[in-house]
Amino acid sequence: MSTRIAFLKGHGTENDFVIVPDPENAVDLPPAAVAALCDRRAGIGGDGLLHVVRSAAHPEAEGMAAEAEWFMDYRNADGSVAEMCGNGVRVFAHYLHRAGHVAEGDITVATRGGVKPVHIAKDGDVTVGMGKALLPEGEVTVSVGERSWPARNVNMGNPHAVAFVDDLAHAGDLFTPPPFAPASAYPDGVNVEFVVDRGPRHVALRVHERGSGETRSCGTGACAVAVAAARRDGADPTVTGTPATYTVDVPGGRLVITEHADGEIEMTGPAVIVAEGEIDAEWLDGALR
Ligand SMILES: N[C@@H](CCC[C@H](N)C(=O)O)C(=O)O
Repeated sequence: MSTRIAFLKGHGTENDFVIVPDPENAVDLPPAAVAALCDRRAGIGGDGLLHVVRSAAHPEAEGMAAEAEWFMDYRNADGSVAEMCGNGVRVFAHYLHRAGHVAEGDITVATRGGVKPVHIAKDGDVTVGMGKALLPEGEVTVSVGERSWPARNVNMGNPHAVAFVDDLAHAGDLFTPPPFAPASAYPDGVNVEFVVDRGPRHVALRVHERGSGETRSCGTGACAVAVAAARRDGADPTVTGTPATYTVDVPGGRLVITEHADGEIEMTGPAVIVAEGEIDAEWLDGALR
């Protein structure tokens, strides 16, 4: 009889994840296994994978164990590792609560981008302290077909290029990563957001994610967009002392982002678990051959 590995499927504003609870870090998840699990036809399907591990049991997180019991070992759909996933943290926290590992209210989650404070509200929404945005200097351009736009370089732990466009349809089918220049701006690749205005402090985006393709939401991307929009609108809470809140519509729902006077960014949105089951380890072994 083959060993079975537990999994759940969840999403945050339709940024969807395969969740693999593995407190003692006993499940081997090389990139090919992650890609097989995230495959939408031959696997379970997801934009990424959330490997749920006790911080003390993971070499990349043991240094954070005193501050956060649980480590979000996040992977993109192609098996690559990313520094941070904003929607992933909300879904991760929701899973921890559903599994009885944490109570409602304030918790912390260890990520490759550091320890994140999280608030699990009674209404099911989850708020994540995303840290501060870095805004590297320098011109960046992104293009799709014949069109190109200047983009704002925003780092939310992971890299983003934010382009304000006239029409989200101008982003095209996003089947391939939008080219950017200069190459030196993003040596490890980039997540690209295309943004239009919807109203005062209200924008909408489409995103092409590094390692996942076009997704229906990106939490770090929504934060990058909120900061880029605020600077474009002449709002810098770290200068004025007045927090700036932006509503960011994504194809899969809505996120609310506040940048505070100290530069700390909070993101609020839903988190949903839709299914749980077992992965056949024999199938997974076969997918690796
Ligand atoms: N969907 C995520 C971002 C996931 C990581 C990204 N694809 C990268 O490679 O940086 C989010 O909600 O932030």
